[in-house]
Amino acid sequence: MNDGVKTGKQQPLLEIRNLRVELNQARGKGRLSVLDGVSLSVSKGEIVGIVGESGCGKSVLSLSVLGLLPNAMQMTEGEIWYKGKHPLHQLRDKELRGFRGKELSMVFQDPMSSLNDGLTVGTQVIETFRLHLGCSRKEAVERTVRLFRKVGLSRPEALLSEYPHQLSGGMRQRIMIAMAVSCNPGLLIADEPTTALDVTIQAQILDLMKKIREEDGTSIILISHDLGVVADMCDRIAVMYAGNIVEEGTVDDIFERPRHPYTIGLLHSIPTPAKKQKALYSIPGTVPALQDRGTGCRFAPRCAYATERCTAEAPAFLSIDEAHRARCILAAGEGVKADAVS
Ligand SMILES: Nc1ncnc2c1ncn2[C@@H]1O[C@H](COP(=O)(O)OP(=O)(O)OP(=O)(O)O)[C@@H](O)[C@H]1O
Repeated sequence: MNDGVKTGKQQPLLEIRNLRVELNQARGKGRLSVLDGVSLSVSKGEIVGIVGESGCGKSVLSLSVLGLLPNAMQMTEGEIWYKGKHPLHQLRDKELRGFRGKELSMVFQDPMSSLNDGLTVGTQVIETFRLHLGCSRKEAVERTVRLFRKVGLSRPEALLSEYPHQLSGGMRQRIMIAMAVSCNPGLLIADEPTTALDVTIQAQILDLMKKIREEDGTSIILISHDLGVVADMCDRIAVMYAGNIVEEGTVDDIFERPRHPYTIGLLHSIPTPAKKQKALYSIPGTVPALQDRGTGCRFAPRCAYATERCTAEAPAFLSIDEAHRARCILAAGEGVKADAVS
């Protein structure tokens, strides 16, 4: 587990406050809440993991930061501050475009969604430098070769004239990371960056992201289904469920002292060699659809500990200690016993 950057009291690099995002339904059927009052901060040089099952809102949260929400969605409440002085929630498209690539960057699961297969990788990275830094072609080529070397690509000069489809998945992911960090962004958002890669290449790409944080002080939001990956990479973890953060803490808080039954369920679902002989645990039920979220605790229908109170009222986000919070009425006091869920 990572004991790298400590969470301090300094001005966060990114601060999301009470963010609400809604989806406009077709044919004037009204709006559905997608994110429901999400608050999260990221300090300089910190790696924050966001975990949760499919459909919990992890991608919508990161797209909100980048100002890239789908047309049918809009922020209806909340604020997103960058370096304490840039209100990203208020910036116009043109201003946000200036931030993207330069200050805020994103790496996706599928490199081909960001790379243009009709252009050589050299041209694509060189053009990024020219566009954002305004440098000459010669300087942009030199920077690209240096960057390719930095992200672990061998024979960088030859690579300049190759097309994405000529490269392996791992090499394409390195190129995409190279493009994302080319202008030294303050924040890199990586959405399932290694899911499509085999295990060895996965480890290399994760090591590359750690190196970028260490050498350049880049903050990283790492979205992942894989709790093993976030345990290894992150300083803090936010667990999302049905449009809310339901638990947040340091890696040790989440893995050693989890308080929310959902987090505990996710931890029990991690495959380990010891569990090989047994059927793998999975949390019963599924994440509710946007229209089925109800008024009480959204996890209550799947929770072995739910009481009438849980279905009647939405739980507050309780502070357990300095960095550790959980959105569960049982999180106070002793909380749920982590071994009780399996
Ligand atoms: N373009 C869209 N139009 C309509 N609904 C959407 C759109 N994108 C996402 N949603 C809905 O918003 C909710 C949150 O989706 P989101 O993609 O953020 O989840 P996620 O946690 O990132 O899931 P995954 O791990 O599968 O990527 C889901 O209910 C999803 O169906």
